[in-house]
Amino acid sequence: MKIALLGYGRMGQTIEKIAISRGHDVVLKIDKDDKDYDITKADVAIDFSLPSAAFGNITNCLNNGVPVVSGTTGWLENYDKALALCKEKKGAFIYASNFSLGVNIFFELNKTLAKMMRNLKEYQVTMEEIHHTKKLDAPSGTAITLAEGVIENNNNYNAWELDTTNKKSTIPIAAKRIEDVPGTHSVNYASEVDTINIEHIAHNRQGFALGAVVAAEWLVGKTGVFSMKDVLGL
Ligand SMILES: NC(=O)C1=CN([C@@H]2O[C@H](COP(=O)(O)OP(=O)(O)OC[C@H]3O[C@@H](n4cnc5c(N)ncnc54)[C@H](OP(=O)(O)O)[C@@H]3O)[C@@H](O)[C@H]2O)C=CC1
Ligand SMILES: O=C(O)C1=N[C@H](C(=O)O)C[C@H](O)C1
Repeated sequence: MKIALLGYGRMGQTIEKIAISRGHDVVLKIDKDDKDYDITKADVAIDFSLPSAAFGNITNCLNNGVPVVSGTTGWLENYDKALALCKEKKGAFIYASNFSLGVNIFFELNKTLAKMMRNLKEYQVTMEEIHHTKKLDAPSGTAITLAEGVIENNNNYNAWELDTTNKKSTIPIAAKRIEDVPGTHSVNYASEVDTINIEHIAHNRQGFALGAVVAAEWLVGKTGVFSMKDVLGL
């Protein structure tokens, strides 16, 4: 497969190594200053760029009939527009706040736990995410997906907020920035007597990158908007 990498930073470079090891060719490596490139050289594009750049990159792919996988976080105010364009152009698109197999299992565990806690009003949920100091967005896309998973499955909660909140129905998400941490997420239900805690710790970026390449392999030849749940059959 011929792959375009839209964003050749920490993730783009990790994805390149995994893509090559799986027999693919990386035909484009695009960063901020690369403007006049021909995206149709690629069979599929993988976007891990910046919150400010992702929607433009996705639009360019869909307008040119190139299937696109995006892992960039912090651009979701434009997500519905990307879906509409994908439908209009009969294109193929996958966004995931986290492409790792482990986190996608953790997402399902989080939903199941949220359902189990529905009637236990003595517990209050909080979330924490820890990432490296170069991360631009907070809270992380993964933490937002986790909060949405709780809201959809537990009617004691209807919103999330960064840092703290004084509303019982709002999930507070603490975002910590510590040098070199690839990504740690925890969901905690605390009562007066105990705490239930589930946690996912990424040891490096390999899991995110492998998931993105597997998603790109899966997407080529399909039409529609998909999620990692579709790719992994969870
Ligand atoms: N979904 C998931 O599984 C994961 C998602 N992420 C997300 O992926 C994104 C990238 O993360 P990371 O690789 O660590 O970040 P980096 O900052 O290392 O890389 C981003 C790259 O995008 C480039 N860029 C800037 N403008 C454009 C543009 N218009 N088109 C294409 N590329 C551009 C930057 O180039 P320059 O340096 O020249 O500005 C930089 O090389 C973040 O949003 C992060 O949250 C990260 C890990 C996993
Ligand atoms: O910026 C990162 O590094 C990461 N971003 C994603 C997010 O915002 O959830 C996924 C992962 O945690 C790493």
